[in-house]
Amino acid sequence: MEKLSKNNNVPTIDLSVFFRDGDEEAKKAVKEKVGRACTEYGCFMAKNHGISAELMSRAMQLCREFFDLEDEEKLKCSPIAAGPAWRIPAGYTKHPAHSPDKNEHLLMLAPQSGLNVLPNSPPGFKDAVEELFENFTKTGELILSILTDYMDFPPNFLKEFNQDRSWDWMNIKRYFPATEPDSVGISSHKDGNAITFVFQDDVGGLELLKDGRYIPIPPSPGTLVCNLGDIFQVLTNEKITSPLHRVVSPKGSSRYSFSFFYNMGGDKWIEPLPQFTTEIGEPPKYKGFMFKEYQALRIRNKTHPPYGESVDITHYAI
Ligand SMILES: O=C(O)CCC(=O)C(=O)O
Ligand SMILES: [Fe+2]
Repeated sequence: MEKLSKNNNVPTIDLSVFFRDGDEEAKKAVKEKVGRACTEYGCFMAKNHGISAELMSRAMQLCREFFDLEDEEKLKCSPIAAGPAWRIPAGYTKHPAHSPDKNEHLLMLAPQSGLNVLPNSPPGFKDAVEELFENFTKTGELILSILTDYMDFPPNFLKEFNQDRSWDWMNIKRYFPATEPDSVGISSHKDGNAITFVFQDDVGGLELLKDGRYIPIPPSPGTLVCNLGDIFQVLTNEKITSPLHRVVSPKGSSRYSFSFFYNMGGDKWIEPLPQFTTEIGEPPKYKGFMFKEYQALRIRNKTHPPYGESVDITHYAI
């Protein structure tokens, strides 16, 4: 079988075929590539994913302008309410000094939620991030449909399983320049959701653990990093594993990124599916849990002492 990528790098996959009619053979081949990347890396980079280059560069430019504002201005977007136990509150937060992670971020929920605290300045910022949010949602749906076919689920299985869009969020971040050689922008972690899309600027620093070593996920204009989260690891009983990844602090300049978290309905029960367990005689590797219960556990240790000691999916391992 042809290697997915040279040098063990995360493969880049062109999704343009899904935006035209017909060409079923080509679609099948791309689905195969996506599925293999997800099983081998838990991650791939997507080109021609349906989000316009114009929107991406406009949003990135406005994101820089937002974070360049004085703290006083940014703090006007501080979270209004503490938010529920399962979610980091919407709004602007700078990581406290004791945090190992050196970044500041603006967390955003669905535009229709009425829960966002978005700035009026720079002009156009709010419209751009709302448009980006809606676009990421569509990309999420596309990846679910690709994985449904690759995994041989009944048509629309994943779409129906993950139909509640009110739990998605987007985190817009600025990573501060490194102050010491091994400064951490975001410490090593796995994402606890279904799929994360990362759109990074040209600075670099995102790394993924593969076969015991961190490999860089280099920036590439217009490309989205698609990272599978713990939900897929549990549902597939580890046929797909969510990759450990981190961001090394940039040298000399700030780094900006958008991470969109395609989540699950909070009350959704997550457990290894029969197709990956009983039907093939494999014991389940995880106990079942409710999505919001897992999120609450993950967030608790980020906001309460002992900081940094994060609960991860091994919490439910059998
Ligand atoms: O900023 C990035 O490149 C990735 C951020 C990340 O891993 C996260 O927000 O979970
Ligand atoms: Fe992450």
